[in-house]
Amino acid sequence: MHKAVFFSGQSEKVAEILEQSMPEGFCLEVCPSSTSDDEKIARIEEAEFLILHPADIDRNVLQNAKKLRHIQLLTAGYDKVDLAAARELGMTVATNGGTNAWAVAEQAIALLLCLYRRLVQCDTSVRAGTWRKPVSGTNTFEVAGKTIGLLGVGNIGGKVAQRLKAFETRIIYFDRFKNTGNDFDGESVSLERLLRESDVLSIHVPLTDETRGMFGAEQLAMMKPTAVIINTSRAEVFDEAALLDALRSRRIAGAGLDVFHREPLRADDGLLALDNVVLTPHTAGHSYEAWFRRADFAWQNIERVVAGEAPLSLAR
Ligand SMILES: O=CC(=O)O
Repeated sequence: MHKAVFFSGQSEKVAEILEQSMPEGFCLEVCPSSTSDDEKIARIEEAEFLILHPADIDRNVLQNAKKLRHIQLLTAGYDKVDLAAARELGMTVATNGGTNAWAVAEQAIALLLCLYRRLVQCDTSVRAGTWRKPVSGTNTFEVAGKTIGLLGVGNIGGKVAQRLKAFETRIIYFDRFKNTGNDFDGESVSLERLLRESDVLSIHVPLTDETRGMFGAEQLAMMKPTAVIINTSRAEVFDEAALLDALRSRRIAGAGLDVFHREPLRADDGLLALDNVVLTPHTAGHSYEAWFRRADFAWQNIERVVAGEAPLSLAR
């Protein structure tokens, strides 16, 4: 029997889905991710496989996991996993293989539509009995005809491109890895052109040493004043103060954000005072359907390791 442990910050339903799709020959222990390091160490002492959501684990825990062979993330991001420690200890680490890409792509587009159509203000005005105020009809916009700039066109960015094409848009993208697994109609451009030409800049890169702080005041200054930013990736791709300043001063028109430098967002965060942002609580990757895909992918990858094959979608 191969033992797997799931450190879960999710609902019991997620653990149930993982248990239901578990192949024969495995046993699964579920443990809250909020538990202490000592408790985590005790739980993974005998485990060969570790499944994580959220993807957050450090050296102190890993170095005590003597039998651990593979860490399977249910997330796309891997920025809070100590990859160097895992590598040194001979453990592989794999992401969710794009299994939540449908959910994230849909939420990126939902955030954009919400901003352009001012849906939050519309809902508030109906409930408050002010009818259309402050939505005037000249401060709502169409996606049609706009240039969509994608930073990253992997599993998620590619799906955003495919879907937004149907909105009669022009797609441009910048991707260092030219990882165009999804077939879509778009033009590869330099980072500078991406910033200068995009009406909508949507971020779909993992947080790595290369992408951290990629956009500061200098980059934001290159953008059109009518441009909006959609971020369902990681907040740290932006310099926090520079983004807040660009939004506050209307240097750019708005942002739809699912990710923040501090989560949960603090009650005094400057973003909360702005009316040109739509904010969601890091839920873009979540959907009922995606949990089943993630669970199936996780077990298939774990079975590959048992069979002596390399796992797919390694974090790099
Ligand atoms: O943030 C969510 C993920 O990385 O999947």
